[in-house]
This record gives sequence, structure tokens and C-alpha cells, in this order.
Amino acid sequence: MTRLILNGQAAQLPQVRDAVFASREAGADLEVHVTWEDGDAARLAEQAGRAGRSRVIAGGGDGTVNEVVNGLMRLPRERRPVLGILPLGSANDLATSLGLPLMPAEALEAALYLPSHSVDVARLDDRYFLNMTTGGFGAEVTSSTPKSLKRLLGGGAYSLIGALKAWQYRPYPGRLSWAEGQRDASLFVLAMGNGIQSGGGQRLTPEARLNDGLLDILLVRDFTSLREMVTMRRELLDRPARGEFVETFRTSWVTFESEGDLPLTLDGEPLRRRGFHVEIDTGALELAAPRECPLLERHAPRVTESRTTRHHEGVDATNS
Ligand SMILES: Nc1ncnc2c1ncn2[C@@H]1O[C@H](COP(=O)(O)OP(=O)(O)OP(=O)(O)O)[C@@H](O)[C@H]1O
Repeated sequence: MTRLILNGQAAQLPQVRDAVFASREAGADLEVHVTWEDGDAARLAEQAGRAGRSRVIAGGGDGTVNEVVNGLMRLPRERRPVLGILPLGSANDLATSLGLPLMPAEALEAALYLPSHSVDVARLDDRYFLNMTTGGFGAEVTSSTPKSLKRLLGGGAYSLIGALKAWQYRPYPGRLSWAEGQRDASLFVLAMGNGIQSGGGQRLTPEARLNDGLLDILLVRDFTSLREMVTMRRELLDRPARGEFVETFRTSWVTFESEGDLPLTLDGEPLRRRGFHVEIDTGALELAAPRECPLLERHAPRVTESRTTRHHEGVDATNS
């Protein structure tokens, strides 16, 4: 049996109700549980595993997916159900980059019947994330305004300066350590991607893969003049391994130590940390995703849900 965990905000949407009824009519063994507040989705996901459900579908935005992931990670690995996603948020960064359908009927079909693939899950101290954690200026701005980091970095230099002034921006000094290196850096932005995008389409770590055992890191150092800002933005396009302001690398863990708080967004959820440790748990979850998924390194997916070929073909056709 599959459990659909629906964010209460989306539970009464007619398209969602219709999708659930239609899938049951077509033979799906689907139970629905609705959340009321923070923490419900994680608890319901954990319970689903303990009750022997084979698949759990997170129906909501990136926040709901993150909660469900955290619930599943409380279970022993062998008891974790396959994770499906019914994207019902405003950003849906993970679902979009996985190439999942976004309309409820197709999305539920996909969540129910797509084959599962082993994916890595990252952990920041005691919180898991599947997609991305960003820190620094972007996290500060995007957690309190709808303005995306992409627009700020990609727009005119004056809009970026304006935003920096409006936020009375101060850089975030600290020491970043990872498997192969260490930097004392004054951070402007730090992105740690298991997936490729966050904040509603910001592709901060475009080469990241969910099943490579590694995090893709984008480190952007602080700049102090317009000339340096221009260099920084050019480097953001070129993505050098080690530029003057921008560094990109892959690692299985990273630690940040600092004197002050660093604002973070973890799978879209805001938090603040003085320092933190992030590491990757390789192959920790099974995720329902299209076969030709840009976020997965190519190796054969494991099909865990036994359904008719018609369903697999139908879903794959919509996503290829
Ligand atoms: N019944 C409910 N009514 C209102 N809020 C709820 C309800 N149930 C859960 N929540 C809250 O919804 C939030 C998660 O929402 P959602 O999944 O849309 O995430 P999101 O990060 O806003 O998504 P996205 O960035 O993709 O738009 C959680 O903070 C949770 O506390």
C-alpha cells in the first residue's frame, strides 16, 4: 500500500481530490493522510514505514518533501519506503529538476508508479536535506522576500548593490573545511547541493547528481568594490574550480566554523547556525523518478513497484 501525505493547505484542491479518486479507480491501493502543522509530515512518514507501507508520497512543496525525508530517515534503512513526490508547492525545486510532471493527475500517477532509484541524502547536523542548503546573503534575502538570488546576482549591478545596502549586508567570515581542503573565507554565498537548484529555479550547483555520493559546493567570497563584483559575476558564469571569488568543488562532507550566525535555507526552510557539519549518506533513500532523469547518474534503476507495463510506459512517456 502507498501512503499519500498531503500538506493540509492543498488537501481540498479539487484537482488533487480528483487525482486521488481517479488513481484509486484505476486500481491504486492508496491511503491519504493530511497534515495540520509542522512536524506532521515527518511523523506520518515514519509511521508509514513502521506500518510496512511500500511507498510514501509527499504531496506538497519542497518543505513537505523535506519533512517526509526527515521522517523516513528516522527509520532503519531497510524499512524506508520508496519516496514519491506530488508537487503542490510554489517553488517545487526538486520536482522540477527531477523532470516530474506538475499537474496533479499526471504527478500522482508518476509518484505511484515511477521506478525507484537509490539516492543520497545529506545531513546538516541533525537535519536531513535531499536537495540543497544555501547559506549567506541569498539565504537572508530569499527567506524574507520573494526576490530570488538568481535575479539579484543575474540582474543589474545596481539592483544587487541596492539589495546589499537595503539588507545592511555584512559578509559571513568563517573557516570552511572539507575532505580535501580548508579555507578561511569571508562568505557571500555558500551552496551545498545534492540536487541542482533551490529558491525557485536558482541553478547554483548545475552539475550535482543525487546518486554520486557527493555534494557539489559553490563558494562565493565577499567582494568590496564594483570592479570585484563584476569579476565575481563573471566567475559565477564560468564556475572556476578556484577563482578569485568563486570556487566550485565536490566533497562528501563540509564543516563551517564561525563566530557569528550564518543564515541558511535547507530545502527551502530558513534556519540560522553559528557553525555546522554537513555530510552525505550514500544511497540512503529510494526515490521515484523518471528513468531519463537529469539528476541521476546513469545506472540501472531498481523497479520496486510491481504494476502493469502500461503504467510504466505511460509515465515515462510523459517525462521523456
Ligand atoms: N494544514 C496546514 N495548513 C497550513 N500550513 C501547513 C499545514 N500543514 C503543514 N503546514 C506547513 O506547510 C509548510 C510546508 O509547506 P510546503 O510543502 O508548501 O513547503 P514550501 O517550502 O513552502 O514549498 P515550496 O517552496 O515548494 O513552495 C510547513 O512549514 C508546515 O508547517
